[in-house]
Amino acid sequence: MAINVVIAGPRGKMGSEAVKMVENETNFRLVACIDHKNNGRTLDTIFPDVERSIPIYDDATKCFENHKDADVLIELSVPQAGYKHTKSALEHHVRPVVGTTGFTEVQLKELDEFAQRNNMGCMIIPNFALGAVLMMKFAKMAATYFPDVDIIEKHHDQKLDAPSGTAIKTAELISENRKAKTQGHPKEEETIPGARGADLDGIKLHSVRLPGLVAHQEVIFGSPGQTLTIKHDSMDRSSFMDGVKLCVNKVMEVKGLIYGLDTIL
Ligand SMILES: NC(=O)C1=CN([C@@H]2O[C@H](COP(=O)(O)OP(=O)(O)OC[C@H]3O[C@@H](n4cnc5c(N)ncnc54)[C@H](OP(=O)(O)O)[C@@H]3O)[C@@H](O)[C@H]2O)C=CC1
Ligand SMILES: O=C(O)C1=N[C@H](C(=O)O)C[C@H](O)C1
Repeated sequence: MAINVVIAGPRGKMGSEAVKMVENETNFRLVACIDHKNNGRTLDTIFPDVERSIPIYDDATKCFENHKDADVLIELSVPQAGYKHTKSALEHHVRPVVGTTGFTEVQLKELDEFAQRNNMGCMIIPNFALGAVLMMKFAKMAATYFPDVDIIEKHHDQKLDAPSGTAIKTAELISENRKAKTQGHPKEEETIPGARGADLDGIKLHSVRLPGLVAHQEVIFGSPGQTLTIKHDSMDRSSFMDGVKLCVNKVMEVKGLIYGLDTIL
């Protein structure tokens, strides 16, 4: 049986890739989209290659009430709206696969509780690229031996959130294996605030935003006489689509919140 999919943010850089992916997958069926600017239009008026009339809603609740057959929401819009779409999906028994980053800790906790209470699958995936997931796993492994580590993430200059969801998730995974320590000189001072980056559990996160970049991250470990760099680059957003596909299938089977692809790979 086909999995009926709703996409939020279909005109975006990721959303438009997801529309192509879902349309090309024989066991997925795109049933509706959520887009704050195109209520009442159909997707073919935006993407002429889409042959069927797929309705667009500006409101997630309206969308899910009109599409009781929807199984999965692929959420790829912006943090505030994305959170509302995700909550509304869960309220309507639609399983969310969320790529949107920038949710607060409180929002993540609330979605987790909601998904558990309703015994429903919900996947929040900071990075769908399989190479990025491996980078995170390798960084977690290395942290057992190298407690000194900085993370440099580099993205296109249209990105809304900093640090990236990937950098946050990487630091969280590293923290699971890293012996707690304060890095750098105990007396170091920032002469310009922010010079040493953001701090997550004592790990420094540095965010670069430049036109020309897509999505890149380096995790640099240091110890006397050596450094180890684990690096991943997404040169194209097609790199994320295998992960999205995997999650749409997987979210149909799991219960409760899954945060990050590392837990299921
Ligand atoms: N998990 C992963 O692997 C990846 C995650 N991301 C994340 O995915 C999200 C989208 O990224 P990207 O595609 O690059 O961003 P874009 O800005 O290209 O796309 C976002 C889209 O969402 C639309 N949008 C804005 N507000 C709403 C709303 N209220 N309802 C519906 N749609 C809305 C925007 O429309 P308009 O511009 O007209 O306002 C735009 O079309 C980001 O949070 C990003 O961090 C990105 C890449 C990979
Ligand atoms: O906004 C992006 O582009 C990306 N966002 C995600 C993040 O915040 O980690 C994933 C990837 O890095 C691309």
